[in-house]
Amino acid sequence: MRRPIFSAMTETPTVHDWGGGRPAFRRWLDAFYDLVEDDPELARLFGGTVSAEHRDHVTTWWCEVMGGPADYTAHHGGYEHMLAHHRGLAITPELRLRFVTLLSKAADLAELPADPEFRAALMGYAEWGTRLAQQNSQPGAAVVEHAPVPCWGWGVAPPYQP
Ligand code: HEM
Repeated sequence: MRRPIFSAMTETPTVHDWGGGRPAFRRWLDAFYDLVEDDPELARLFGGTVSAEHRDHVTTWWCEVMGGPADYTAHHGGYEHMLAHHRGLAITPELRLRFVTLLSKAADLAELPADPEFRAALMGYAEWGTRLAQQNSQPGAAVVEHAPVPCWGWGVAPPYQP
């Protein structure tokens, strides 16, 4: 039988808070980009290595999406800036799959919470976001030019409570 992590949960936490907040997301994305650097084809897209600045910006993005502070919108140019970084990259289906698989692998390496609800929420966005990134990265793609930074939640499976 699954046991509750909190016996009396008054309010559903954000995915960001449940995951451990910014330090946990940074630890995860550091583990992820280390794996990317070991994959020559993926690493090539980033110029061989993934800078600390890039890791920091992407952490800010993920934290905002998962219900943390809206700092990517406030300080990093929001959706439009993220979109601009992916345009023209021509991400192949194979590279997308490797990217999303490494995100899942890195979540284990970084010891993010392993409960199915958290991992499903995290990887649900990873699957959605990588598919959009792949589409938007194709030369001549019809992209959505303006949008808010997405806000992801628990979907149909919030943290388990008996
Ligand atoms: C959930 C999916 C994804 C998210 C949330 C995401 C997020 C981001 C963000 C926020 C940036 C801009 C960082 C900044 O502000 O400096 C960025 C850049 C970049 N992303 Fe993604 N990304 C995703 C999928 C992908 C995929 C599938 C690939 C390739 C396989 C990719 C390759 C890149 C590259 C190469 C850059 C940097 C491009 C440059 O330096 O101009 N991303 N990503």
